[in-house]
Amino acid sequence: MELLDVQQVQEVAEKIKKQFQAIDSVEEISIIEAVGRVLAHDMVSKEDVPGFHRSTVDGYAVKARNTYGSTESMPTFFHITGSVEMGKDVNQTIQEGQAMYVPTGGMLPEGADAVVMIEDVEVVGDLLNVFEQVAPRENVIFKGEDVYDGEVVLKKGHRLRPQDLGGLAAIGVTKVPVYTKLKVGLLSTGDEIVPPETEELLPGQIRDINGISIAAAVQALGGQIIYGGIVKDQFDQYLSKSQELFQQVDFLILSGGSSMGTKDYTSQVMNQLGSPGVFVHGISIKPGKPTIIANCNGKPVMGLPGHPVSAMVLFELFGRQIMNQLHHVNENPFAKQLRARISRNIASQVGRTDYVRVQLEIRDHELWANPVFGKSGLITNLVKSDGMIEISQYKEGIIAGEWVNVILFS
Ligand SMILES: Nc1nc2c(c(=O)[nH]1)N[C@H]1C(S)=C(S)[C@@H](COP(=O)(O)OP(=O)(O)OC[C@H]3O[C@@H](n4cnc5c(N)ncnc54)[C@H](O)[C@@H]3O)O[C@H]1N2
Ligand code: MOO
Repeated sequence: MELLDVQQVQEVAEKIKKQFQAIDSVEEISIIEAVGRVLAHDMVSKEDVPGFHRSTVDGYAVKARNTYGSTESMPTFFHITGSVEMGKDVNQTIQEGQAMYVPTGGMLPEGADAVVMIEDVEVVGDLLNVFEQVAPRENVIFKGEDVYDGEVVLKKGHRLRPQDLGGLAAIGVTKVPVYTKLKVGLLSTGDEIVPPETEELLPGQIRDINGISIAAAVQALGGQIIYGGIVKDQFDQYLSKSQELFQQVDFLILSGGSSMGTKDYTSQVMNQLGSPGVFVHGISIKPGKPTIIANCNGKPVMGLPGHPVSAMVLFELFGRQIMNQLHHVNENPFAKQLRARISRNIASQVGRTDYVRVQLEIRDHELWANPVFGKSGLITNLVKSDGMIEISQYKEGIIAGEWVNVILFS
């Protein structure tokens, strides 16, 4: 009898860290198509943003100290010396007791250090009554306040989000160096698996779920998926199809055939793809215990369990780690987590790490995580979930009402 030699989650993560090198291939692309891509260099601003002091309101630019003591009943008087035009330079300087009209976003004249909102003034010809005092810097964005000349705006390894691209546009960077998309191969195995477009299923057949869900998870992380289709539980066909795909990709994922059944060939196939071969076969985790990870001539190959929930959870935990590692990604794991209270007791086994799917709900102004229990063969358990929680290997479970970290599904 063959048995799995299970390893702890942390041990597996450490081993992955040591096994695989990041890939250095870089290309330059337009910021318009760069969302989700990973920066290959630090991005440094060559200028101040904004390049001039700007008003944040429609109002009058003044010296703040001239407004001190102004109230509704005791306004201060100013002389209006002109208006600032949007997008134009201002040639005047504000002297003591002077004010200039400035629209929102307009340039602050020299000598002014604050803007009084138009709601707080009354204009009488070229005289201005100010009813509210302002502090220096009030209602103004100062030159270089957003970004200063020489500032590192984004760091190498950062995955670009829409706001980051806005930040690059602000400093005039329209082309960015990014790591070339990782090529990730995916193969589904199983005599019973048929393409999702199969209209009428024959007895015993099921549609390929992992070929779609894992491909989408790879793409969501910025990878380019090369889908090899479905192979039968037949060793030679499985091996030759895997070898063909392996040559074309940076990371190969095989779905199914990971446990110890008579037709579970995945670990044998992996050991034929390169050396040193399989270094994880079995993780002390639920779901996903029979997961396999191999290093085949320096290239990662992952064997995901066939059950669709297990496949997605294990991809989220270790497929993501492998992709981020190959792709130089610096990810803040806490950006994907939030705290909630668990609504039910959940028992767990000491020595095993459990991942329980949860649905989030606001109750009495607090965020609650409701466990979505169910077998790992049921994809809709994941469809109904917003994220998952981890129950550490050291715990016998969690008690209703406890605060937990929810890892959000993206
Ligand atoms: N005797 C034992 N049997 C099993 C064990 C065990 O320890 N001892 N582990 C169980 C666990 S846990 C899991 S998870 C599965 C892992 O199975 P495999 O990775 O070997 O995958 P298959 O046997 O090929 O399939 C399992 C299950 O998943 C369905 N499947 C497979 N691929 C897909 C796909 N692309 N889309 C949708 N569904 C898929 C398949 O039809 C099976 O129902 O093993 C347990 N057994
Ligand atoms: O771990 Mo399996 O992944 O329970 O279904």
